[in-house]
Amino acid sequence: MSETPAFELRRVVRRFEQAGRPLEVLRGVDLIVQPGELVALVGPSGAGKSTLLQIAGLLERPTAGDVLIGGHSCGTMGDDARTGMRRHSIGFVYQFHHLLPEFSALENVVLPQLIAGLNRKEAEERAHELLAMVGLAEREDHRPARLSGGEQQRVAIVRAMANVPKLLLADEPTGNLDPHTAEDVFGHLTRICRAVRLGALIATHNLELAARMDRVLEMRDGLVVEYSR
Ligand SMILES: Nc1ncnc2c1ncn2[C@@H]1O[C@H](COP(=O)(O)OP(=O)(O)OP(=O)(O)O)[C@@H](O)[C@H]1O
Repeated sequence: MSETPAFELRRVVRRFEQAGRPLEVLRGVDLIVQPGELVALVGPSGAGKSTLLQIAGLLERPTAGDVLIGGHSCGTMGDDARTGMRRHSIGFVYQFHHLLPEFSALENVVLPQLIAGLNRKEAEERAHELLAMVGLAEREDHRPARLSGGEQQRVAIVRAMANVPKLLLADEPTGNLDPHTAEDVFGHLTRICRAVRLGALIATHNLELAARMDRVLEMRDGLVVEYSR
């Protein structure tokens, strides 16, 4: 029996209105990410990568089409159900870490778990474990300001995984880092996704890093196609 995909887009359309004229950014996108599969999304600025991630992350609704997370159709869900699905099943990593500055690295990884209803002891155990996986066991009591840019982003990555999501979405996760640090952070991101068999969709302008993923997709003319040089 084949495995349920981590995530699926079915014929997703997203239309905006710009200067009174319709702009179709996504024109019927089909996309499947399997559990443990790392997929890069590339394409020129304005091609629609962020729009696609917003829809995939249930932050926006498509004009038409459906999003399935772990086999569950989200198209007809109400807002509360979508929020619940987002909280429990999707992890987000952005270009900027968005860590809470007044909390330690550990607390930043514990908090989303408490919000999702886990007890503090379990949440702390998981946070210790995750931070150790990205080499930050010794730094977990530090506030973000005392961490380097790469370390901050490593905390953001494991925070996104704290609630054992089915899908990780990342929008330019290394866009704010120098090439060496970007490489290091990307290494941590891919290694930990593979270790926990988490499906990931990562939008990036960095083709060198994208090429290390299992698949590279390109946004072209409102559709997603296999990337070819
Ligand atoms: N809320 C909105 N209203 C109108 N147009 C929008 C809106 N959001 C995005 N767009 C348009 O949709 C297109 C795709 O934008 P999007 O941000 O998804 O591209 P992108 O590929 O992520 O670009 P970048 O690589 O620069 O982040 C752009 O032409 C943008 O102007």
